[in-house]
Amino acid sequence: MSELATELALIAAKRDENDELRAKRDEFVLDTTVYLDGNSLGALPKAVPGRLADVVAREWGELRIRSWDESGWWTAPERIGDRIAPLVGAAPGRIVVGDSTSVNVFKALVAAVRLAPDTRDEILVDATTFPTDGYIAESAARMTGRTLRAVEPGEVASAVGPRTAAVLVNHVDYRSGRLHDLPGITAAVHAAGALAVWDLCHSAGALPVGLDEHGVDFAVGCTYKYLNGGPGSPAYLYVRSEHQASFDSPLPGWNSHADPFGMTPGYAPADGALRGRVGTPDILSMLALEAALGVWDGVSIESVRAKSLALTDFFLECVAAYVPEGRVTSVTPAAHAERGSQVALRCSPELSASLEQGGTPNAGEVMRRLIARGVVGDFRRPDVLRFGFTPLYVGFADTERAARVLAEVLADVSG
Ligand SMILES: Cc1ncc(COP(=O)(O)O)c(C=O)c1O
Ligand SMILES: Nc1c(O)cccc1C(=O)C[C@H](N)C(=O)O
Repeated sequence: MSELATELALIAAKRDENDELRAKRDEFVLDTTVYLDGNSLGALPKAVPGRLADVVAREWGELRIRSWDESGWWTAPERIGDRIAPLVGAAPGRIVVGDSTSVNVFKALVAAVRLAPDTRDEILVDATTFPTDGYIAESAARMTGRTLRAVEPGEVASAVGPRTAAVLVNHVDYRSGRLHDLPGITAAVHAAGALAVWDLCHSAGALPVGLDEHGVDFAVGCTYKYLNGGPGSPAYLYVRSEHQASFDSPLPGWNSHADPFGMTPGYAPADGALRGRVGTPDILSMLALEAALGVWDGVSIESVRAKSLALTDFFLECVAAYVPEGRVTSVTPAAHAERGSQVALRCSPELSASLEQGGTPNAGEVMRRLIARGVVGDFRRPDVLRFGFTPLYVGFADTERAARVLAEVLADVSG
């Protein structure tokens, strides 16, 4: 190791020693890999396999149908919603778990538009959005007879106006890791008389959100990233308390009926956020998520945020120290107020040229080599390397190693 690397490794070791979340890592199944892809699929909490085995063998295998009541299956969507609530600043009764984020974007956006007067004939959508939100917003606009206008999140405050029914924004940009101003944008949307719908996929479990505090109207998010619920774990829907009585879901299934077992032909909605339920919940995934949420016991989201910022700062510092200038450029804002929990590095065009192998995208090749050397991030076309930092199980030594291996890989590929 170079002198510089020895120095940075010592700093990392000291920070790991002083890390109040350090013991949390032992609650996950991990190996020697530096896992920086928890912003796509969180690592497996150790409590999950045993709990799932019990759900399958005893609750399903032995109790069978009785488990809907006796094992609490029927009420799992609301119960697990209440478990997620403190992590996103919501009181109990405001969140229901189920379906995918995509489906919940549809429910939330259509419900928001239905709460707005007919004279408000446009929907604004984040121009940098994760694609599914954009596709669904386009369909929601067609269904509700509104026009859709894409605007940069930073422009929402000036774009929103008397014609706007609802605005759909991502809290953290999936590609750049930019954190958008949820309090400020929500306030601007409200000042214009419109409703704000937020996608929390890349913020929930990584930083404080403050849904109730900031008066967010609807919010959705997935649970397989920083909440570690597992592949395809169910998403959630938040409904502000003031809207619960008038919340008109575009997907009124029997699970959100006031009397589901009445099996009546007419629909009468249940009270509260559980009106966001649709059909039979995905119990195995849902109960895996519930077990996974146990890792949050005794953890404050503020301490997670503090560590997340310290990790991403340290990663940027190590990259600056190890990687010759110009090879990569961070597209993640340096300002803490504008940074989520990931660092996205754009590979230089020169590197692109040197790695152009039969059309293989260069940054993709860099990421393949990183993964082969035990540093797992991901790649987003055309040239972005994404590194997600999950404070519950990523440490400072991992962070230093990731930057060092990145520099080695970049040196190899640049010749
Ligand atoms: C910001 C954002 N919204 C929505 C989604 C899509 O969620 P799902 O595929 O679970 O519907 C993702 C990730 O896949 C995402 O990152
Ligand atoms: N949901 C995913 C999947 O089913 C396969 C691969 C990746 C994902 C993701 O979550 C992608 C992620 N939302 C992103 O920010 O790019």
